[in-house]
Parts: sequence; structure tokens; C-alpha cells
Amino acid sequence: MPEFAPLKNDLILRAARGEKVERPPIWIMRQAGRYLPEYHEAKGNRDFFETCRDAEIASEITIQPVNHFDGLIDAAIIFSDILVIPQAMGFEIEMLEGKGPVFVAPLRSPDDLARVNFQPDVLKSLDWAFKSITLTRTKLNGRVPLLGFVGAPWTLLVYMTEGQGSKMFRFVKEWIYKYTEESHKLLQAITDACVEFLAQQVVAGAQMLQVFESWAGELGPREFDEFSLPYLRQIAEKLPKRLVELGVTEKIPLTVFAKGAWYALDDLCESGYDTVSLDWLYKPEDAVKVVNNRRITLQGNLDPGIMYGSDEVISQKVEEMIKGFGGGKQNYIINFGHGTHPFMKPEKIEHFLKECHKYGSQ
Ligand SMILES: Cc1c2[nH]c(c1CCC(=O)O)Cc1[nH]c(c(CCC(=O)O)c1C)Cc1[nH]c(c(CCC(=O)O)c1C)Cc1[nH]c(c(CCC(=O)O)c1C)C2
Repeated sequence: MPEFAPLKNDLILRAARGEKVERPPIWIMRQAGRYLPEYHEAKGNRDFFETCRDAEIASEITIQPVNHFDGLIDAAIIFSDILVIPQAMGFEIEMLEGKGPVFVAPLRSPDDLARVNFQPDVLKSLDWAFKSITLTRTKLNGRVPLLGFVGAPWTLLVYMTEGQGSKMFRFVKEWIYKYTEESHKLLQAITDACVEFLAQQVVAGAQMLQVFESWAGELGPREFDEFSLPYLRQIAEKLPKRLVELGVTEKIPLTVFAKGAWYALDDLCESGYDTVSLDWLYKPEDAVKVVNNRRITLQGNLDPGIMYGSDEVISQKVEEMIKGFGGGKQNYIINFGHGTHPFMKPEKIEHFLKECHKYGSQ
């Protein structure tokens, strides 16, 4: 494993482990990207996935928010995408300007499974991701920890079958309700690839990991129990074992973000994750009650749309949130309830971050 500089700021790792901290750590989902002018400059006319695969540019983009909001952000998240696992499994994806990712040939019937690589060689096919993580961690030089991530199996099944973001989820629902057995076969293969990808990200230099189940809210509670939760649990259970096999001795904090699955918080607290990331459909006080003294750190959960509000409203919402999560000195990481939008103003985000920093050491 490569050698890296010691961490100067390990606040987020301590918070994820449940230690008392001087102030609540902060990072923001999609903190790198289109709302930052320097992102557009670095990316130029390059294709999105080409940008991810270029370690030099991806590392620069990853560090941009850490530089832009100097001293205000406590983690960097590697610039990549959840759709790189489908790519490793044989799917071709185009990133259309203003539209997002589109699969060239999504899965429409079990006949299509013949084109899926059920056992991808993750280390080989995503070697660029590991190079990018190692270079970024080196360049960060210990300023803040580097987070790695994957898309969760159900969310990746959505993209593999729908081919893009969806409103009705017609195709993925056809898969799970008509081709149930085949869906589970796919979910299992995705899970195995996710475990390997997460483990190898740690070997390459990632210091904390997040699993994005962004489409959890499209499943009802029973269906979540069948098509999402078992695979999320498997990831949390298998990852530490794989890390031991790979010679990683330290405990790597693991976060799950199941957007929209408010009914599942109790189960998620029992699923082997250190941190549970919440969207803004939860009242913080209620979430804390559900956790009920279990060893879980909560992350979240400001409505990103609040960045369109006045500075006064942002300050007030930050106060409500941090107080709601118990003041932020233990078991809490500040984040949005979902990612930034391209239209957001960096000044508003800076105001938000500065407000959060007020909740330290008094
Ligand atoms: C963690 C992450 C993601 N994407 C990107 C990052 C790294 C950047 C960071 O967080 O700072 C860059 C990342 N990924 C993408 C962009 C925009 C590309 C561009 O035009 O420059 C960026 C900066 C492209 C992308 N990739 C995806 C979409 C949504 C498509 C849809 O369903 O309509 C889009 C638009 C899929 C995707 N990608 C991701 C998720 C999970 C988080 C979430 O729910 O938002 C999802 C669902 C995760």
C-alpha cells in the first residue's frame, strides 16, 4: 500500500467512530462539480467519464471545493460516478450535456443478460479509479480525509434497466415484479462488484466510504426489505473481511445513504454501517430518537434547496438542524440531504459552511 502524509484534520473519522469532537465535521454531497466555475475550467470540453478517468484532472476537481472553501470543509470525495460499476459490467454509457447519463443499451428482458459481465475484474477495469484515488490522497497531503464511494445495488439496477434517471420506473419495476429471480441474480453480482470496488478504493488510499442508495424511495418498505436492504447488509458484512484479506488493519468508517427510505432508519441502524446519511424528510430530533443510543453517527440533512434562500434563512435552518441533531459534538456529521445543484451560488454555500463552523468549542 502507498505511504501518505499524516492527517492534519481527522474530525470526520473521529465523528464516524462516535468519539466526542470539538465541532461537527462538514462535507457536502456533490461538493465538486457544476456549481463551481473552476470545475468548468478544469473540465473544458472533455467528456464527463474521460474527466473521471484522467487522474490529474479528477484529483484537481476533487480538491477544488477544499481549496475554494479553504478550512471550511472536512473531507474530499473522489471525483467519479456511481455508474462506473455498470461500465465495468459491460454497459456503455454516454453523458449527454444537460441531460445526464444515458445507457446505450439498457436491460429490457432476461435475454439481455447474455451481454452482462457478472464477474467483472474490478481491479483491472477500474484501474484508473484507483490511480486517481492514490494521486488525490497524495496531493491532499493530509489536509482532509479522502472519501471513496459506490452506488448501491438497487440504485444501479435502476440505471441498468431504465437506462437513465426516471419518473415512472416502469422498466425496473417490470424486472423486480416479473423477472424477480433474474433481478436478484443481477443484484448479487452488483453487490459482489461493489464490495471489491470499495475494498480496492481503500487499498488505493480512500479513508472513509459511502454507499449511495439514491433511488431507495422508489421502493415500499416490504420491497426495500427484499431488493435493497439485504444487499446493503451484505456490503457492510463482506467489506471488512475483504479488507482483512487485502492487509488493511485499520477500521474504515462506512456510510449508507438510502434516499427516501425514512421507514428503514431503524433497520439501517442494525445493518453494519457506522454512519447513516439522511435526506431532509426526517426531523433530526425524530431520527435521533430512532437511533436511541445505538452506536451510529447520523449525517445530513439540510434541504439543498435552502441554498436558494436568504443568508438569514440559511443561518436559521443550520441552527435548527444542528440543535436537532443534539448540538453536533458527538455522533453527527453535517451534510445536505442530497447533492448540490448546478445553479447554486458558491457564496451561499460559503455562508452555510461558516454558519456551521459557529457550532464549535463553546
Ligand atoms: C459522489 C458523486 C456522484 N456523482 C459525482 C460524484 C462526485 C462529486 C462530488 O460528490 O463532489 C459526479 C458527477 N456525476 C455527474 C455529474 C455532472 C456531470 C457534468 O455534466 O459535468 C457530476 C459532477 C453526472 C451524473 N451522474 C448521475 C446523475 C443523475 C442522473 C439522473 O438520475 O438523472 C448525473 C447527472 C448518477 C449519480 N452519480 C452519483 C449519484 C449518487 C448521488 C446522488 O444521488 O446524487 C447518482 C444518482 C454520485
